[in-house]
Amino acid sequence: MGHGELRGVVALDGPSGTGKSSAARRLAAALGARYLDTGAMYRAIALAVLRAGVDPEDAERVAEVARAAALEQGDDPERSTTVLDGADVGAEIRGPEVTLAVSPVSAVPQVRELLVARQRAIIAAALAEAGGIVVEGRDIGTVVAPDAGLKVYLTADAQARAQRRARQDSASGRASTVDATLADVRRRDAYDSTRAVSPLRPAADAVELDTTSLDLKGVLAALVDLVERRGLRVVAVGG
Ligand SMILES: Nc1ncnc2c1ncn2[C@@H]1O[C@H](COP(=O)(O)OP(=O)(O)O)[C@@H](O)[C@H]1O
Ligand SMILES: Nc1ccn([C@@H]2O[C@H](COP(=O)(O)OP(=O)(O)O)[C@@H](O)[C@H]2O)c(=O)n1
Repeated sequence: MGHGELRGVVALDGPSGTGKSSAARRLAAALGARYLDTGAMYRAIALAVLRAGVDPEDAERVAEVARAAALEQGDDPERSTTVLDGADVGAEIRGPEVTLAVSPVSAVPQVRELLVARQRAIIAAALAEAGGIVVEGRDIGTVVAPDAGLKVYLTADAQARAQRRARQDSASGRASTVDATLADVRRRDAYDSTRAVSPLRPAADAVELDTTSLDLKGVLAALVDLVERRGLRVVAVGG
């Protein structure tokens, strides 16, 4: 057992731009826990599909690419790495081509089966080594970690989410407008919420947190409060 202050799993789900990655990373760092970005794993498989020249809508071939891909997702909140076939793809998986391809790729049942199994293995190892992990995605509370000690479903107005994402894209040197980003956010919301397997939806026992008018500090404070009220925060005694 490690010395982190978080005990167990915190599941953060919700649509794009609600602040899952930022909040999950900060929460994990604050509590000495591990951090798992499951969206990065789906994005890496989508990148592998594009590199193979496979149509993201061709479920059978997408499943083959997923099985053949060598994917390593790190769980350090200070440095979350995604390595595909030996090379770091952290920047490339945020590009517009991958963003366009990721929803159909992640709707393929065999892709989900494969990645959910990997995610559960990463979570088990993190619990054994560090005691706690914050996991973010679309189906963490419903499918990946249904026994999580705390499940939070983040929401925010689509307009606010598009503004955040567009600002983030231009800060990373990617051209984007709020209108185009809003269209993308709406398209992915619709695709992710209506797919047959593990659609995006809050778990029955999730706490909903609307981040529209909160800054990142406010979101972190709300999450730390929820963790404490669940009794999931322990203050390490001695070594
Ligand atoms: N509450 C917030 N207020 C202002 N900006 C935010 C907030 N939450 C996230 N952001 C910014 O919005 C962008 C998208 O956030 P991110 O955490 O990647 O969202 P998600 O993982 O849900 O898609 C980032 O640039 C982040 O800094
Ligand atoms: N647990 C997850 C995480 C992501 N995904 C898919 O992966 C895509 C990218 O996830 P992400 O979290 O990186 O996306 P953003 O919210 O950061 O834009 C989502 O639009 C979903 O299609 C999923 O199906 N299940």
